[in-house]
Amino acid sequence: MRSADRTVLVTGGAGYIGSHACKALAQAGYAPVTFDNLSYGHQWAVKWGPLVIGDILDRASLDAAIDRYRPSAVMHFAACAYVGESVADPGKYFRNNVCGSLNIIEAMRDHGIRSIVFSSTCATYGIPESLPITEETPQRPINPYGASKLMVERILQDFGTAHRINSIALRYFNAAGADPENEIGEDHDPETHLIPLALDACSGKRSSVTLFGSNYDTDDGTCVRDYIHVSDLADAHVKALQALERSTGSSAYNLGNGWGFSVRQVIDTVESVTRRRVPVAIGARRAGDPPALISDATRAREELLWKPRISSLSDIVQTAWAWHERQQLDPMRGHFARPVAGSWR
Ligand SMILES: NC(=O)c1ccc[n+]([C@@H]2O[C@H](COP(=O)([O-])OP(=O)(O)OC[C@H]3O[C@@H](n4cnc5c(N)ncnc54)[C@H](O)[C@@H]3O)[C@@H](O)[C@H]2O)c1
Ligand SMILES: O=c1ccn([C@@H]2O[C@H](COP(=O)(O)OP(=O)(O)O[C@H]3O[C@H](CO)[C@H](O)[C@H](O)[C@H]3O)[C@@H](O)[C@H]2O)c(=O)[nH]1
Repeated sequence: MRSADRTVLVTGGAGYIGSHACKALAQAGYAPVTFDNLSYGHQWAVKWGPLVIGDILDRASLDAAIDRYRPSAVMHFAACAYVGESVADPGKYFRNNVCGSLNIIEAMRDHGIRSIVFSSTCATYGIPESLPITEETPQRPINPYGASKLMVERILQDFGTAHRINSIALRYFNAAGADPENEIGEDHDPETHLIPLALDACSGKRSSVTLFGSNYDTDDGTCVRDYIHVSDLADAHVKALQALERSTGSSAYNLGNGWGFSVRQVIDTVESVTRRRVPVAIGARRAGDPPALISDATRAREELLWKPRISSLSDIVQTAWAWHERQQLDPMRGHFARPVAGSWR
């Protein structure tokens, strides 16, 4: 493959999962080009290729980036991704996640780009009738965030039929942890995810973490989720891209470890990894939260030959803790040291 064919446009590459994917792409010999409006992402997280500051809602800036870098494939992470916020402000989610994705997919059609790996989510399944969740589990989202992602999956299928755009939708369960080499990690503002909030609480950065509901129909009454390491997600993206180089069509894969942990179990794990107490407050349920989501990722293991490497929750939390500690010592992450050349913007 010529090097020009290895250029990948990574929307949302300045964000949490997208930046880890850029690292994995670079390590696999691809050339990631990040396209991000920095609404949630960070310039310091773009370390493995150029950053184009642009908005997926702005078709002209997408066209300009594609004309300039001529990517042969797209990895599409850019989205709003807060379940609770999507219930309160659905318009924001449908506009950014659906209209933004449609812009990208139409730009691909118009520029002759045939391959896309799309960030979907287990939130498309809603409240499943049985666990674990396979790709055949009916998709009935219970919040606008999950609904917006399901709509994009449908758009991808229809563009596959009409315009021969080949796609893989990766339905992640709960992304967690940080780059094991501690170069990048999770840094959301506001932070809403359980593990970084618990780490903030045990280190005194926050007074406590609120447990959203203690009366669910689960073993200890708190919500159960399947936590998957962010670098394992990144690796799955590279494998999905490679699969698109050999095959056509639209497909979808679950990405999770296949084990469920309750909110209380996550907090216990944070306490044992950090050897510090996590102050906990009991709060009301958060709108849009299903009680339990656990993956069956057999299809990704068999067809993409994907195998998670950091699969124990303690190890996942350990990498998040190392990143948390680094952030305390080095709040600017020192990564501005690498110049972003004018020609990269
Ligand atoms: N974090 C999880 O547990 C999880 C689980 C399942 C799916 N996902 C999906 O994975 C993707 C990445 O999630 P994340 O946790 O890294 O989120 P993130 O907020 O860290 O990253 C998203 C990135 O997209 C950018 N972005 C948002 N809207 C944009 C726009 N209009 N134009 C250009 N850039 C824009 C943001 O600036 C940010 O850098 C999202 O699509 C999310 O829905 C995340
Ligand atoms: O302060 C908090 C934060 C979270 N939780 C609970 O912890 C669990 C995990 O919550 P996160 O906010 O960390 O993650 P979500 O499950 O809400 O969402 C993540 O996974 C989803 C799929 O399940 C989506 O894809 C979404 O993008 C991604 O952020 C949930 O049961 C939530 O109710 C709390 O109890 N207290």
